[in-house]
Amino acid sequence: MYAETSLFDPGLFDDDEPEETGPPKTTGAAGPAGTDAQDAPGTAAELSLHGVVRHQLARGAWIDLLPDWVTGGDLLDRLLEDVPWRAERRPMYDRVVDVPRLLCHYGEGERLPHPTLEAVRDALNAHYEPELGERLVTAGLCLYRDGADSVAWHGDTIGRGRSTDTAVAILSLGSPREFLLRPRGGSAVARAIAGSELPVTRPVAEEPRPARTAAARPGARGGTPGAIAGRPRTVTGTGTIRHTLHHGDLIVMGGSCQRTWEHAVPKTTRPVGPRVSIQFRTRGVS
Ligand SMILES: O=C(O)CCC(=O)C(=O)O
Ligand SMILES: [Fe+2]
Repeated sequence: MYAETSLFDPGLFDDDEPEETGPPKTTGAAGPAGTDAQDAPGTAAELSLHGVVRHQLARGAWIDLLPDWVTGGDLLDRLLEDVPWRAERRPMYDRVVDVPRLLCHYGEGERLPHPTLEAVRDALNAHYEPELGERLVTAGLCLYRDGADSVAWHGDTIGRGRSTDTAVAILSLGSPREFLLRPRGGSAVARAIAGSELPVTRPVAEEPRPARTAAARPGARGGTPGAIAGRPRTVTGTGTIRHTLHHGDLIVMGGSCQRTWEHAVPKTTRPVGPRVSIQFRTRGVS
Protein backbone atom coordinates (compact mmCIF):
# COMPACT_ATOMS: atom_id res chain seq x y z
CA MET A 1 0.00 0.00 0.00
CA TYR A 2 1.24 3.49 -0.68
CA ALA A 3 1.53 5.98 2.13
CA GLU A 4 -1.53 8.15 2.71
CA THR A 5 0.59 11.26 2.58
CA SER A 6 1.52 10.56 -1.03
CA LEU A 7 -2.12 11.10 -1.96
CA PHE A 8 -1.80 14.78 -1.28
CA ASP A 9 1.26 15.58 -3.29
CA PRO A 10 -0.17 18.48 -5.30
CA GLY A 11 2.13 17.70 -8.20
CA LEU A 12 0.20 14.55 -8.87
CA PHE A 13 -3.16 16.24 -9.21
CA ASP A 14 -2.75 18.88 -11.85
CA ASP A 15 -5.82 19.32 -13.96
CA ASP A 16 -3.88 18.37 -17.03
CA GLU A 17 -6.63 18.10 -19.57
CA PRO A 18 -5.26 15.99 -22.41
CA GLU A 19 -5.60 17.96 -25.60
CA GLU A 20 -7.08 16.55 -28.76
CA THR A 21 -4.58 18.39 -30.90
CA GLY A 22 -1.07 17.80 -32.05
CA PRO A 23 1.06 17.78 -35.13
CA PRO A 24 0.74 14.87 -37.52
CA LYS A 25 3.50 12.38 -36.82
CA THR A 26 4.86 9.18 -38.12
CA THR A 27 5.37 6.10 -36.01
CA GLY A 28 7.76 7.00 -33.18
CA ALA A 29 11.42 6.30 -33.70
CA ALA A 30 11.99 5.28 -30.09
CA GLY A 31 12.23 1.54 -29.69
CA PRO A 32 9.31 -0.30 -28.18
CA ALA A 33 9.54 -1.04 -24.51
CA GLY A 34 8.44 -4.22 -22.97
CA THR A 35 9.21 -7.24 -25.01
CA ASP A 36 11.01 -10.28 -23.73
CA ALA A 37 12.07 -13.68 -24.84
CA GLN A 38 9.08 -15.69 -23.62
CA ASP A 39 6.59 -16.90 -26.17
CA ALA A 40 3.34 -14.98 -26.42
CA PRO A 41 0.40 -16.94 -25.05
CA GLY A 42 -1.32 -18.72 -27.90
CA THR A 43 -4.54 -19.89 -26.32
CA ALA A 44 -7.11 -18.53 -23.91
CA ALA A 45 -6.35 -21.42 -21.55
CA GLU A 46 -2.84 -20.02 -21.06
CA LEU A 47 -4.25 -16.67 -19.99
CA SER A 48 -5.66 -16.99 -16.51
CA LEU A 49 -7.43 -14.02 -15.00
CA HIS A 50 -6.81 -15.46 -11.58
CA GLY A 51 -5.45 -12.56 -9.58
CA VAL A 52 -7.56 -9.82 -11.14
CA VAL A 53 -8.54 -7.33 -8.42
CA ARG A 54 -11.77 -5.34 -8.47
CA HIS A 55 -12.03 -1.80 -7.12
CA GLN A 56 -15.49 -0.38 -6.59
CA LEU A 57 -15.80 3.26 -7.58
CA ALA A 58 -18.59 5.67 -6.67
CA ARG A 59 -21.83 5.73 -8.68
CA GLY A 60 -21.97 2.03 -9.51
CA ALA A 61 -18.74 1.91 -11.47
CA TRP A 62 -15.83 -0.46 -10.99
CA ILE A 63 -12.41 -1.18 -12.40
CA ASP A 64 -10.60 -4.50 -12.46
CA LEU A 65 -6.80 -4.48 -12.57
CA LEU A 66 -4.40 -7.25 -13.48
CA PRO A 67 -0.77 -6.20 -13.89
CA ASP A 68 1.66 -8.08 -16.14
CA TRP A 69 -1.06 -10.17 -17.75
CA VAL A 70 0.30 -10.57 -21.29
CA THR A 71 3.99 -9.78 -21.44
CA GLY A 72 5.83 -12.38 -23.49
CA GLY A 73 6.77 -12.69 -27.12
CA ASP A 74 6.90 -10.16 -29.89
CA LEU A 75 3.26 -9.09 -29.72
CA LEU A 76 4.01 -5.38 -29.48
CA ASP A 77 6.52 -5.44 -32.34
CA ARG A 78 4.13 -7.42 -34.52
CA LEU A 79 1.28 -4.99 -33.88
CA LEU A 80 3.49 -1.97 -34.57
CA GLU A 81 4.52 -3.56 -37.88
CA ASP A 82 1.42 -5.37 -39.05
CA VAL A 83 -1.60 -3.30 -38.06
CA PRO A 84 -2.74 -0.90 -40.81
CA TRP A 85 -2.59 2.11 -38.49
CA ARG A 86 -4.61 5.09 -39.67
CA ALA A 87 -4.40 8.75 -38.78
CA GLU A 88 -7.79 10.38 -38.29
CA ARG A 89 -9.00 13.95 -38.26
CA ARG A 90 -11.95 15.08 -36.25
CA PRO A 91 -13.99 18.30 -36.02
CA MET A 92 -13.36 20.26 -32.85
CA TYR A 93 -15.21 23.54 -32.34
CA ASP A 94 -14.73 25.42 -35.62
CA ARG A 95 -11.67 23.47 -36.76
CA VAL A 96 -10.75 20.00 -37.93
CA VAL A 97 -7.82 18.65 -35.92
CA ASP A 98 -5.57 15.61 -36.09
CA VAL A 99 -6.53 12.91 -33.62
CA PRO A 100 -3.34 12.59 -31.58
CA ARG A 101 -2.89 8.83 -31.92
CA LEU A 102 -3.19 6.27 -34.70
CA LEU A 103 -6.16 3.93 -34.83
CA CYS A 104 -7.42 0.67 -36.24
CA HIS A 105 -10.78 -0.92 -35.49
CA TYR A 106 -11.75 -4.60 -35.77
CA GLY A 107 -15.47 -5.22 -35.86
CA GLU A 108 -17.39 -8.25 -34.68
CA GLY A 109 -16.28 -11.36 -36.54
CA GLU A 110 -13.18 -9.73 -38.02
CA ARG A 111 -9.92 -11.57 -37.59
CA LEU A 112 -7.67 -9.80 -35.11
CA PRO A 113 -4.13 -8.91 -36.23
CA HIS A 114 -2.37 -11.40 -33.94
CA PRO A 115 -3.49 -14.78 -32.59
CA THR A 116 -2.59 -13.71 -29.06
CA LEU A 117 -5.26 -11.01 -29.26
CA GLU A 118 -7.84 -13.65 -30.17
CA ALA A 119 -6.69 -15.65 -27.14
CA VAL A 120 -6.91 -12.53 -24.97
CA ARG A 121 -10.46 -11.82 -26.15
CA ASP A 122 -11.49 -15.44 -25.54
CA ALA A 123 -9.93 -15.47 -22.07
CA LEU A 124 -11.73 -12.22 -21.22
CA ASN A 125 -15.00 -13.72 -22.38
CA ALA A 126 -14.47 -16.90 -20.41
CA HIS A 127 -14.04 -14.77 -17.32
CA TYR A 128 -16.52 -11.92 -17.85
CA GLU A 129 -19.35 -13.33 -19.96
CA PRO A 130 -21.15 -14.94 -17.00
CA GLU A 131 -21.19 -11.57 -15.23
CA LEU A 132 -21.89 -9.37 -18.25
CA GLY A 133 -24.35 -11.68 -19.93
CA GLU A 134 -22.72 -10.84 -23.25
CA ARG A 135 -19.41 -11.11 -25.01
CA LEU A 136 -16.68 -8.65 -25.83
CA VAL A 137 -16.76 -8.76 -29.63
CA THR A 138 -14.94 -5.75 -31.07
CA ALA A 139 -11.36 -4.57 -30.69
CA GLY A 140 -10.25 -0.97 -31.04
CA LEU A 141 -6.51 -0.48 -31.29
CA CYS A 142 -4.76 2.81 -30.54
CA LEU A 143 -1.10 3.59 -31.09
CA TYR A 144 0.36 6.37 -28.95
CA ARG A 145 3.55 7.10 -30.88
CA ASP A 146 5.14 9.15 -28.11
CA GLY A 147 4.25 11.38 -25.17
CA ALA A 148 2.52 13.91 -27.42
CA ASP A 149 -0.17 11.38 -28.26
CA SER A 150 -3.11 11.21 -25.90
CA VAL A 151 -6.83 10.74 -25.49
CA ALA A 152 -8.93 13.47 -23.90
CA TRP A 153 -11.44 12.98 -21.09
CA HIS A 154 -14.38 10.94 -22.37
CA GLY A 155 -16.59 7.95 -21.72
CA ASP A 156 -17.14 5.26 -24.34
CA THR A 157 -20.72 6.43 -24.77
CA ILE A 158 -21.26 6.14 -28.49
CA GLY A 159 -24.17 3.80 -29.04
CA ARG A 160 -25.50 1.71 -26.20
CA GLY A 161 -22.75 2.83 -23.82
CA ARG A 162 -24.66 6.07 -23.24
CA SER A 163 -27.58 4.43 -21.49
CA THR A 164 -26.53 0.93 -20.53
CA ASP A 165 -23.89 -0.52 -18.26
CA THR A 166 -21.13 -2.14 -20.24
CA ALA A 167 -17.56 -3.29 -19.81
CA VAL A 168 -14.51 -2.15 -21.73
CA ALA A 169 -11.39 -4.27 -21.26
CA ILE A 170 -8.04 -2.72 -22.17
CA LEU A 171 -4.74 -4.51 -22.67
CA SER A 172 -1.85 -2.06 -22.57
CA LEU A 173 1.42 -2.84 -24.37
CA GLY A 174 4.67 -0.93 -24.64
CA SER A 175 5.68 2.17 -22.77
CA PRO A 176 4.03 2.93 -19.44
CA ARG A 177 1.40 5.67 -19.62
CA GLU A 178 -0.92 7.15 -17.06
CA PHE A 179 -4.58 6.21 -17.32
CA LEU A 180 -6.81 8.70 -15.52
CA LEU A 181 -10.35 8.23 -14.25
CA ARG A 182 -12.62 10.83 -12.68
CA PRO A 183 -16.32 11.12 -11.97
CA ARG A 184 -18.19 12.78 -14.83
CA GLY A 185 -18.73 16.47 -14.25
CA GLY A 186 -15.10 17.58 -14.36
CA SER A 187 -12.37 17.97 -11.83
CA ALA A 188 -14.32 20.47 -9.71
CA VAL A 189 -17.05 17.89 -9.18
CA ALA A 190 -14.44 15.23 -8.60
CA ARG A 191 -12.82 17.35 -5.92
CA ALA A 192 -16.16 18.20 -4.35
CA ILE A 193 -17.12 14.58 -3.88
CA ALA A 194 -13.67 13.32 -2.93
CA GLY A 195 -13.87 12.17 0.64
CA SER A 196 -17.64 12.43 0.82
CA GLU A 197 -19.28 10.36 -1.88
CA LEU A 198 -15.82 8.86 -2.33
CA PRO A 199 -14.10 8.45 -5.65
CA VAL A 200 -13.08 4.98 -4.57
CA THR A 201 -14.66 3.12 -1.71
CA ARG A 202 -11.47 1.17 -1.33
CA PRO A 203 -8.36 3.09 -2.35
CA VAL A 204 -6.67 1.62 -5.36
CA ALA A 205 -3.17 0.84 -4.22
CA GLU A 206 -0.05 -0.49 -5.75
CA GLU A 207 -0.86 -3.96 -6.95
CA PRO A 208 1.08 -6.90 -5.61
CA ARG A 209 3.71 -7.70 -8.16
CA PRO A 210 4.80 -11.11 -9.33
CA ALA A 211 8.27 -12.22 -8.30
CA ARG A 212 9.88 -11.40 -11.66
CA THR A 213 12.23 -8.47 -11.52
CA ALA A 214 12.74 -5.69 -14.01
CA ALA A 215 16.16 -7.17 -14.76
CA ALA A 216 14.52 -10.39 -15.89
CA ARG A 217 12.47 -8.45 -18.43
CA PRO A 218 14.91 -6.36 -20.43
CA GLY A 219 13.52 -3.04 -21.54
CA ALA A 220 10.22 -3.62 -19.86
CA ARG A 221 10.45 -1.04 -17.13
CA GLY A 222 13.64 -0.49 -15.25
CA GLY A 223 13.58 1.07 -11.84
CA THR A 224 11.05 0.14 -9.24
CA PRO A 225 8.62 -2.44 -10.60
CA GLY A 226 5.16 -0.95 -10.77
CA ALA A 227 6.23 2.64 -10.41
CA ILE A 228 7.53 5.50 -12.50
CA ALA A 229 10.37 7.34 -10.78
CA GLY A 230 9.24 6.21 -7.38
CA ARG A 231 5.61 7.10 -7.98
CA PRO A 232 3.09 4.55 -6.72
CA ARG A 233 1.34 2.63 -9.44
CA THR A 234 -1.97 4.22 -8.55
CA VAL A 235 -2.80 7.37 -6.69
CA THR A 236 -6.13 8.85 -5.72
CA GLY A 237 -7.11 11.68 -3.48
CA THR A 238 -8.87 14.54 -5.21
CA GLY A 239 -11.32 12.48 -7.15
CA THR A 240 -9.02 11.72 -10.07
CA ILE A 241 -7.51 8.25 -10.07
CA ARG A 242 -4.13 8.14 -11.77
CA HIS A 243 -3.15 4.60 -12.61
CA THR A 244 0.00 3.84 -14.56
CA LEU A 245 -0.53 1.12 -17.13
CA HIS A 246 2.61 -0.84 -17.91
CA HIS A 247 3.45 -3.34 -20.60
CA GLY A 248 1.06 -6.29 -20.41
CA ASP A 249 -1.34 -4.77 -17.89
CA LEU A 250 -5.09 -5.28 -18.06
CA ILE A 251 -7.68 -2.75 -16.90
CA VAL A 252 -11.39 -3.44 -17.23
CA MET A 253 -13.89 -0.63 -16.69
CA GLY A 254 -17.32 -1.92 -15.77
CA GLY A 255 -20.70 -1.17 -14.23
CA SER A 256 -21.69 2.44 -14.92
CA CYS A 257 -18.08 3.51 -15.55
CA GLN A 258 -18.63 4.73 -19.13
CA ARG A 259 -21.69 6.76 -18.15
CA THR A 260 -20.78 8.15 -14.75
CA TRP A 261 -17.00 8.41 -15.00
CA GLU A 262 -14.60 9.61 -17.65
CA HIS A 263 -11.17 8.35 -18.55
CA ALA A 264 -8.16 9.84 -20.34
CA VAL A 265 -4.56 9.19 -21.27
CA PRO A 266 -2.78 12.54 -20.87
CA LYS A 267 0.17 13.76 -22.85
CA THR A 268 3.48 13.48 -21.06
CA THR A 269 6.78 15.30 -21.38
CA ARG A 270 8.63 12.22 -20.14
CA PRO A 271 10.48 10.55 -23.00
CA VAL A 272 8.32 7.54 -23.80
CA GLY A 273 8.31 5.09 -26.66
CA PRO A 274 5.21 3.76 -28.36
CA ARG A 275 2.26 2.34 -26.48
CA VAL A 276 -0.46 0.20 -28.03
CA SER A 277 -3.83 -0.03 -26.31
CA ILE A 278 -6.27 -2.76 -27.30
CA GLN A 279 -9.84 -2.10 -26.15
CA PHE A 280 -12.32 -4.98 -26.24
CA ARG A 281 -15.95 -3.90 -26.20
CA THR A 282 -19.41 -5.39 -26.33
CA ARG A 283 -21.66 -5.03 -29.40
CA GLY A 284 -22.93 -1.52 -30.05
CA VAL A 285 -20.48 0.36 -27.84
CA SER A 286 -17.62 2.58 -28.94
O1 LIG B 1 -5.44 4.19 -24.49
C1 LIG B 1 -6.28 3.66 -23.77
O2 LIG B 1 -6.02 2.71 -23.09
C2 LIG B 1 -7.67 4.24 -23.73
C3 LIG B 1 -8.28 4.49 -25.08
C4 LIG B 1 -9.71 4.91 -24.96
O3 LIG B 1 -10.17 5.24 -23.92
C5 LIG B 1 -10.59 4.86 -26.13
O4 LIG B 1 -10.09 4.70 -27.25
O5 LIG B 1 -11.81 4.97 -25.95
FE1 LIG C 1 -12.30 5.23 -23.94
